[in-house]
Amino acid sequence: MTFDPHPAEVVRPGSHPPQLTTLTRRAELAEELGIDVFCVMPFTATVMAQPAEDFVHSVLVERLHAAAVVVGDNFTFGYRALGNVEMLASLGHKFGFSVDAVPLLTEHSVTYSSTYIRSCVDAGDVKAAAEALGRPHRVEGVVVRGDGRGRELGFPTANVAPPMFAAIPADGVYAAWFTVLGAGPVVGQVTPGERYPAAVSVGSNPTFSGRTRTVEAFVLDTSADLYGQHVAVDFVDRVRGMERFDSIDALLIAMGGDVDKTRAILGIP
Ligand SMILES: Cc1cc2nc3c(=O)[nH]c(=O)nc-3n(C[C@H](O)[C@H](O)[C@H](O)COP(=O)(O)O)c2cc1C
Ligand SMILES: Nc1ncnc2c1ncn2[C@@H]1O[C@H](COP(=O)(O)OP(=O)(O)O)[C@@H](O)[C@H]1O
Repeated sequence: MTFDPHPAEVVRPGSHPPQLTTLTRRAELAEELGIDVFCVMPFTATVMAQPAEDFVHSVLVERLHAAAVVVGDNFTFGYRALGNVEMLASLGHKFGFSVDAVPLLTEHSVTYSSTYIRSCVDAGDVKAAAEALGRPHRVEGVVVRGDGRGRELGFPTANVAPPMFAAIPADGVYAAWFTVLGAGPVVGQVTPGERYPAAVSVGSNPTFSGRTRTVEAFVLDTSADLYGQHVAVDFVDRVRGMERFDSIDALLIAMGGDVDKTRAILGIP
């Protein structure tokens, strides 16, 4: 079961916690784990004001007839987040469901949590984010038109427009996997569902005094019309920071180096 929108969005309106996964992606990941039913609980002002005991009774007992409830051991819920694992366990005793509190994973003395992963993504440390997630951090979106400059430079880049409040890595250049989601069709050498290596730029193209921040993927060794496609960028590692170059030649040399480093990181010839 998951909440939508993010409870923080309702508890502190305007706080916009960067979103690590879209709802659809969360459902896909649950399916990959072998979960048959994925419940989305709308998180409203009414739910926010509901005391923890009422939530357990109305949602877990009356609606879901829960037999076993599994949560992270730092789980809190209900009005003012006063409900915790202890309370859940005692209510479970009363209503007849078991409670399994799973300890959070700790590696290299860091406890993995969505707050920690958001801070990694925000700092551009997508490698640490991937380690904590157990998969690369994904940014999804539709490919939109940019300034039409990439092709002239010899590096066409698919400009990905992510959903509002998506967690975007810090400005910089990254090695990533690029996938066209959905069935396509795609005109060109890209097959939907297959992943392709990509050198990805996040930033406002300071060399060209750009204003808007974009996520742009140069997909290696291929050519396709990607406009309008719904795509995913899986961030594997950071290559370098975003730079303002004095000449286009200097930018092109740097991009060539980025492509070489991307190949090395992704382990492709
Ligand atoms: C691997 C890679 C590295 C890039 N590095 C920089 C950079 O350091 N500075 C910069 O101003 N733009 C950088 N860019 C962005 C290019 O300026 C941008 O792709 C180009 O202006 C094309 O923009 P368009 O897609 O809007 O036509 C990079 C792009 C790629 C693909
Ligand atoms: N290898 C490739 N990687 C990324 N985009 C490509 C590639 N080959 C062709 N394209 C197409 O070129 C477009 C990007 O070209 P570009 O000149 O940068 O235009 P724009 O500024 O509109 O993004 C992409 O949206 C895609 O349709």
